[in-house]
Amino acid sequence: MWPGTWRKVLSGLSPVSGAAVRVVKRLYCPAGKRDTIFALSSGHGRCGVAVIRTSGPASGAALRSLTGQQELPRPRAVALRRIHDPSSAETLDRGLVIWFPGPHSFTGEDCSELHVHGGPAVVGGVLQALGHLPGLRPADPGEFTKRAFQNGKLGLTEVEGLGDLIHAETEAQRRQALRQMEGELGQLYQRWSEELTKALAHVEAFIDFSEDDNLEEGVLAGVGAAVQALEEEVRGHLQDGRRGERLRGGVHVVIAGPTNAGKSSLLNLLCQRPAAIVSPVAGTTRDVVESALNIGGYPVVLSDTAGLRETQDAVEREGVSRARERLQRADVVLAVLAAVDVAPEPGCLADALRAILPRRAPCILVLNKADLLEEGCRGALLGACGEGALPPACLLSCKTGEGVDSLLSLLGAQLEQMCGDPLAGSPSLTQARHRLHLTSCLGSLGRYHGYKSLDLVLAAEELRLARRHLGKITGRVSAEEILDIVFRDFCVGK
Ligand SMILES: Nc1nc2c(ncn2[C@@H]2O[C@H](COP(=O)(O)OP(=O)(O)OP(=O)(O)O)[C@@H](O)[C@H]2O)c(=O)[nH]1
Ligand SMILES: [K+]
Ligand SMILES: [Mg+2]
Repeated sequence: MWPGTWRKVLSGLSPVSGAAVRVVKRLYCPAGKRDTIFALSSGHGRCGVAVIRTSGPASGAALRSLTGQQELPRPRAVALRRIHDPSSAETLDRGLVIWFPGPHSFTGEDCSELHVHGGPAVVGGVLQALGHLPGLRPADPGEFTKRAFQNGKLGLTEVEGLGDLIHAETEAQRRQALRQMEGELGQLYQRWSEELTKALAHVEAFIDFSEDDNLEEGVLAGVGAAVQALEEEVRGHLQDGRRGERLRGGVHVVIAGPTNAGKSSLLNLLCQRPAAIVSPVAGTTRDVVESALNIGGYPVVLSDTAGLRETQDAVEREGVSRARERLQRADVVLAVLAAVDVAPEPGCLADALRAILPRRAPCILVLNKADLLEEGCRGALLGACGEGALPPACLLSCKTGEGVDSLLSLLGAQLEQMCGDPLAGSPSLTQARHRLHLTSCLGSLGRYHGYKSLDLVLAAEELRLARRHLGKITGRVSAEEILDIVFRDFCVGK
């Protein structure tokens, strides 16, 4: 229990910062006994209803104090209550309260929820009242989820899925995040981990008992085959064109081409606002101008870049070098040419394209300013685009809007191919962190084969290491630094 003394001591040291109070409360908290945390879990700012949550052993007492009723509501049922500030007995609001006794709660601890009116004064009053109760302190970012993880309610990949779900901005991102939160990715890694455990058990049995005759023939051959199958599965999972990571972080689409082709006009057309300066002066754009878009449910980070040309102007040269650097990292390039400037010959188009593309990046050829083309040229130009090994192309006019639909459908098809359907097939890995540990896991599996005929003990150790790398993804291997990386991105109240 909290003696009232620490508060008395602190109240003599005015003004007391929230951080100081928190530090003292932490220091005072006896080892193994958890404080109860609280936070506004709905968004900040004026809203219809705000949800305030608590989690920890003092949740029930806090609910009793704030509602002024000894009896707690029925578990997990909504009850209408007056909510008071226990220190002044003033009514703060009338709202809905829910009591979630542990372990059947989000965090696994005793939890409560207060659904109050979303005005800043009401929310501020309730938070202040909670802060005055013994044993309660404001939650750190991600702390509710961290407790859920620590109490075995969620695996680490589920936690990451939950974080992604909160940040999801497009449908495809939401589908992928929900799938991960519901545990499919974690289950896949868990299955691999169990296969490794089995293989390891067999190798250890062989080490210990191979002298005895009662060990089955071919134990090691079986392990070798199992390890090889697992290697293939992990390798296939890694060779997914980074689809899950792309979908999570957004596909980088870069608009590039010679000066005055209409690149900035295209950016503005696609993001439907004047994000970049458009002018008839060649060399207008220098900095990379970015805009986030949702195209057909897929998240896109669209960048406009400086027109590619030789120049004496030092500032423009820097712009061109930034454009080239951005092109190197592009997932998809929209190569923009002014249709009137390119002759309808595949050779000419291919040369113009080579001047833009640094490598064989996925590309869509955009022939802009179609409104300036004479009727007769269109067919010839499009015909030329269909020949040779040119990327898919479309005619466009940023001025009239002609051709936007066909550009969007070409781009949509490209995005779908890159990100895939997040609900189809086996779940994708979504984070660089997963890739890192899976690559290390694969390295250990490879070394197992190397060691198995030389030193079985070392070979077994590699299997143990491989399993450990998988454990780092699912959180079965607990290491504070992994937790910190995962929970860092969470908001307060989650
Ligand atoms: N007729 C016509 N003019 C266009 C079209 N698209 C762009 N323009 C004009 O072409 C000029 C250059 O457009 P920008 O969008 O600034 O071209 P840019 O490729 O970004 O140019 P830099 O940034 O200088 O490399 C402007 O005067 C635009 O109004 C189009 O489809 N038709
Ligand atoms: K321009
Ligand atoms: Mg521009």
